Amino acid sequence: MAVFTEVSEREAGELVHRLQLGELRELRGIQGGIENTNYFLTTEQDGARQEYVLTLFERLTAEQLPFYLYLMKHLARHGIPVPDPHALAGSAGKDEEHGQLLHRVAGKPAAVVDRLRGASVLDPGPAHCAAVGAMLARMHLAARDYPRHQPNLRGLAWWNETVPVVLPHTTPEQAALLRSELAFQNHVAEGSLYAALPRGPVHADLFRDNVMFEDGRLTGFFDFYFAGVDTWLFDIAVCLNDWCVDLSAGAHDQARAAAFLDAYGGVRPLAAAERRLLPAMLRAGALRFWISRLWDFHLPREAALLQPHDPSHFERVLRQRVAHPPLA
Ligand SMILES: Nc1ncnc2c1ncn2[C@@H]1O[C@H](COP(=O)(O)OP(=O)(O)OP(=O)(O)O)[C@@H](O)[C@H]1O
Ligand SMILES: N[C@@H](CCO)C(=O)O
Repeated sequence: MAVFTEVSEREAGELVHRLQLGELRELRGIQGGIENTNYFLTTEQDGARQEYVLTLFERLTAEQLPFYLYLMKHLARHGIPVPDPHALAGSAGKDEEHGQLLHRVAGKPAAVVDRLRGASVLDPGPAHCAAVGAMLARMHLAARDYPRHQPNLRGLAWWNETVPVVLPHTTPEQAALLRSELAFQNHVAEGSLYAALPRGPVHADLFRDNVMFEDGRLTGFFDFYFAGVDTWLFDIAVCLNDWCVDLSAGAHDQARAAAFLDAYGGVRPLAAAERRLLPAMLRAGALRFWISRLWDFHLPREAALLQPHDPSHFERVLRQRVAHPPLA
């Protein structure tokens, strides 16, 4: 369980009151996740039980967080199934149109959002991939008029900063691949095709474990805390690299990838520049998570029970993407 910061029932109960969500009935630390402290909250109001998620942000600052929380609010208002963050009672119209969504618990910035129904599907088939692809395209379009701006904080600048930090923990072969791939991605990002890519707010971490399904239907996207303004193609590549690969070998799964891309394109057809750069962006998506997993693995933080992800998986995905680029 990634509980970095313990929250008492008293503190959680006080917040629940301030948000006018009823009486706290249960507070449970959540297993899984490596970034933030998460608890399920059960409250009771007018005889009905409701479920929420309390997140304490361990790395993100109070300056960075409004971008994510108001993005979730914006998407929820536009009919995209995402956890709706709760505002302090009476705060709407004061600082913010939608009220104050960022709170403070146990000395950390915190938010309370709706709990999505369902569970993650960890062995998806083409139909799941199609549902994610179509909803991702709807999400991109719905976020176009979101007024706040924040870059993808795990984008190219962070890769350039972090590769030198993780290099001492890698073999010579891995170091050579990290260096050459980073040079390739810096080169791609300077080109005119890259400049032509459509962009906007993206999720940037939409893995199998960040989507819920119930009875085969997609019930929501969550964990927006790596979102940022970046190319839509980067979001597509991150999804293809997780939803549409074989997890043991890291190899591309054509049936799932086709289902994902057809469904995405049915809502928003890809631009010519996106088609051309998809192979390079698949490599970028693999590099991003290889770097962050190396970083999490070799420079870990304290947690009550932390399950770091295996970095070598994304080394395999990257090697596959370099050796077998899909047809543009
Ligand atoms: N809004 C939500 N509705 C339902 N379940 C949720 C919600 N938010 C989080 N969870 C549950 O909590 C678990 C951990 O949350 P999450 O994946 O956001 O962790 P994290 O540490 O913030 O992020 P990361 O996935 O980047 O490590 C999820 O796998 C999911 O089971
Ligand atoms: N989805 C990420 C964890 C959060 O960054 C990974 O699997 O490495």
